[in-house]
Amino acid sequence: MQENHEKAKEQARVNHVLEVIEKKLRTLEEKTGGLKQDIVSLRKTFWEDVTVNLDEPDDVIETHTSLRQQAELLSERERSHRQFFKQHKNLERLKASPYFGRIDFLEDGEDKSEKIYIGLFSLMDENDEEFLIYDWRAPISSMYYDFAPGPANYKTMDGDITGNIELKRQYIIRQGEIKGMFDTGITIGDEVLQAVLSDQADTQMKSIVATIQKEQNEIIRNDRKKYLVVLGAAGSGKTSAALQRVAYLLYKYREILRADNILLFSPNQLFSSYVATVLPELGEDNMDQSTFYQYLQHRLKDYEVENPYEQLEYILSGKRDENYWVRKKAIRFKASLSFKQLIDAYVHNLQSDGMMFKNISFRGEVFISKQEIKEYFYSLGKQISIPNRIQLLKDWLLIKMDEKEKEEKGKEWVLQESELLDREDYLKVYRKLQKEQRFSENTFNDFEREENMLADWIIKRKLAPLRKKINELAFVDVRGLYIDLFTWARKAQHSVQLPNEWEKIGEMTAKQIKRRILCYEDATPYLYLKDRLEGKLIYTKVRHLFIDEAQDYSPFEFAFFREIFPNSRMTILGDINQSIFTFALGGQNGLTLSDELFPDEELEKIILAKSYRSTKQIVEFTKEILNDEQEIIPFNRNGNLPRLTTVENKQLLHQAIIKTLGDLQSRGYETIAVICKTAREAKQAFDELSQAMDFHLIKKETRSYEKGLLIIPSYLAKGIEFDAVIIYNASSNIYSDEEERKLFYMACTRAMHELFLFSIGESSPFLNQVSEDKYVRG
Ligand SMILES: Nc1ncnc2c1ncn2[C@@H]1O[C@H](COP(=O)(O)OP(=O)(O)OP(=O)(O)O)[C@@H](O)[C@H]1O
Repeated sequence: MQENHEKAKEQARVNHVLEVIEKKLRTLEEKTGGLKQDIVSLRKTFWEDVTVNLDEPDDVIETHTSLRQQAELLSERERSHRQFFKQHKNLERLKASPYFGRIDFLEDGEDKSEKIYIGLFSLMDENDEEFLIYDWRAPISSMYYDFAPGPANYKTMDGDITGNIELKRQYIIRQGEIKGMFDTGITIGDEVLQAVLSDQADTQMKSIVATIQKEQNEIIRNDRKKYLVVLGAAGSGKTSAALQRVAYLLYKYREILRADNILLFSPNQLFSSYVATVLPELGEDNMDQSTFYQYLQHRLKDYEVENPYEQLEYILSGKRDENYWVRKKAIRFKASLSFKQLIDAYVHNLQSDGMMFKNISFRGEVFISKQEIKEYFYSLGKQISIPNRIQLLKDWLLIKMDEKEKEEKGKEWVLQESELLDREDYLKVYRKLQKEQRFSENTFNDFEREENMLADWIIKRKLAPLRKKINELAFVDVRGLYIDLFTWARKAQHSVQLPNEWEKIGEMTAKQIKRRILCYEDATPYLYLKDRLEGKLIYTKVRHLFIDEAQDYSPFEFAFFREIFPNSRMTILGDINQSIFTFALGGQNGLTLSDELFPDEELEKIILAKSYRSTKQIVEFTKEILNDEQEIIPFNRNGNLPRLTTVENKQLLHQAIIKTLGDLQSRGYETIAVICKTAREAKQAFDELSQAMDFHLIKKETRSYEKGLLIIPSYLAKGIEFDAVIIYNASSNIYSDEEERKLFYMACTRAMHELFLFSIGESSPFLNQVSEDKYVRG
C-alpha cells in the first residue's frame, strides 16, 4: 500500500518534470524556428592538415585569408545552431528517461534534507530557480555513486560539504513511465545492474551512467595527477569508465576543454566504431579517435607501413624458418627502451659526424651535392642543435634556389618551354601579371619584357616542386641514416646490449626499407629518429590522451607518446593479461611504464578487480586459464558452465559448430562470434561454415558489424563482446605457445552469456590447469 502510494507520488513528479521539459522544448523551437536538421559536420580526419597547394605565394595568402573568413563565418553560425540543437536533443533525451537516481541529502547544519534527482543532464524548473534534475557529473551527484545511506560528503570549489544521505533510490523510467523503483545500499542496485548485464550484446557500446560503480566513479572523476593508469580485469569496465570520464571532463572543464582536445587511441577501427555512440548518447560530442597505426601512416606517407595486425598474423601463423626467429628477436629489441637509447646515442654522434643528405638535382643534374650540404651543415657550430641546424640549412638551400632561378634564365630549355606553352597557360600568365599590375596593356607589346616574365614564370613553376621538397626537409636522408644506425651500432661505443642477431637484423631492416616498406616494429623508431633530427611534431591541441588496450603498446611507443604529447594528461587503460603482442615484450609485462617518463609523483594507479561482462561461470573458468594471481571477482550473475567439445576431424568440427549455433539462435542469442586464432583460420572457417549458415567475416579493414553470426580473428575481437562465443579450434596444435596464452584468454573473455570451445583431438595445454568443475565436456 505504502509502496504504491510512494510510486504514485514519484510518477506524479515524473509527469510534472515531463511537462516542464515539453514547455522548454516548445520555447526552444519558437526561438529557433524549428530545428529540423542536424548539421552536416565537415570535420576532417584528425591528422590531416589543411593545406592548399598553390604555386604562387600571393595566391596562397589570398586563398588562406578568404578561407579563414569563410570558416569563421560558418563556424559562428554552426556554433549557435549547434548549441540549440544540442539543448533540443538533450531535452528530447530527458523526455524518455528524465532521471535514474535520487538521494535525499541532509547537509550538516541544515534542518531539512534536499531531494537530489540525478539524470543525464541538469534541468531547472520553469523559473530557473530550482534544479529538477542534476547532471550526473555535478559535484553533488558524486555522492550517489560513492556512498550508501549514512554519512556522506562531496567536494566543491569551496571545500568539502558533509552531511547524511537519508535515502538512496534508483528508477527505471522508460517513455516517461516508472517501470521499476528500488531503494539501494552502497552498490548501486544489484537489481538494475543484473537487468542491464543480462541484456543481449549490442553492436555498439552503451553508456553506464545509471549503474556506475564506486571504484569506476573514482576513475571517472579522478583528476589529481597528470597520468592515470587503470589496470583492470577483462570486462571490468575500463573502456566504459574511460568514456564516461571523457563526458565528465567535458562537463567539468567545459570552459576550457572541447571534445577535439581529447584524443582516444583505440586498437582498431572496429573498436572505434563500437564505442562511437557512447558520448553522443551522453549528449556530448565525440572525442577524436584514431588508431596509432593511422597516425603512423599519416606521418610516414612515403612508405608502405605494415599494419600491426599483419605483423601479428605473421608471428602467429608464420612459417618458422630462420627469418622468423630473427624477426622475432628484432621485434622484441625494437620495442624496447634500449633501442631508443641506441638511437639517442646515434643522434648524439651525428652532432659531430655522420649526417647523411641527398643530392638536390634539377633537370637531371646535381646542382647542390650531398657533400656540399653536409659541409654546410657541419660548418654550423656544434652548439646549435641538429633540428636548428637543419632549419638553417633549409634557409640556405632556399637562397640557393633563388640563385638557381636567376642562373637558369637565359637557358635554352626555358625558351623552348615558353614556345611550347599552350594558349591557356599563356593566358593564365598574362592575367596573373595583369593582376599584379606589373605592366600595362601597352607594355605587354614589348616583346622582350613579355618574354622575360614568361621565363620567370616557367622557371618558378619548374622549381616549385623542388622548393616544396626543401621545405619538407626531404634533403635529409633519414632512410640512409636509419639503415646506417645498424652498422654504426656494431662498431661504435655505447652502452646498449645488442641482440646476437644484430647483423642479420640490420640486413633485414635495410632490405625492407630500401623497398619502401616499413615493418610495424620499425615505424615508431624510424619516426622517432626523424623527429630527433628534423624537430619534434608536437600536438598541442591534444590536452588529454586516452590510450585504451594500453598493454598492446611497447615501452618504445609509450616513450614516443610522451614525446609527441609532452603536455597532455593521459588516461592509460589496460590489462596485462590480455596482451596480444607478448612476443614483443620478451617476458616483460605490457604496461611497464618507465619511471623516468612517468614519474611516480605524476601518476596514479587504480585497479579494477570486478568483472561485469561475463557470467560468474565464464569468469571463473577463464581466470584459471591465466598463470598469475591477479584477483578477478565475478559479478554475481549466473549462467551455464562453459563447454569443451572434442571432435576427431574438421568435418565433425563444422557439424558440431553448426549445431551449437543453431541451438544458441533458437535460445534467442543474436550476436554470436566464432573466434578464430588468425585471419587465415577465420577465412578458412568462413569458407566452410558459410555453406550451412550466413556469417559475416570480420577483417582488419571492417569498420562496423551487424548483429548475427560473426567469424572473427582473435585479435580483432579486442575490447568487444558477444552474447555467445565459440572458440573455433582450441586444439593443442593451435594454441600451445606460452606467448599465446593471453591471446587465448582474451578471446574467451569476449563472451557475456555462453562460451563454447571446440578442439580437434587434444585440447590446448592452457586448459589443463583449469579445474574440472569449471566446465563441462562433451
Ligand atoms: N557499472 C556498470 N554498469 C553496467 N554495465 C557495466 C558496468 N561496468 C561495466 N559494464 C559492462 O561490462 C562490459 C564490459 O565493460 P568494458 O568493455 O568497459 O570492460 P573492459 O574492462 O574495457 O573490458 P576488456 O578489457 O575485456 O575489453 C560492458 O558491457 C559494460 O557495459
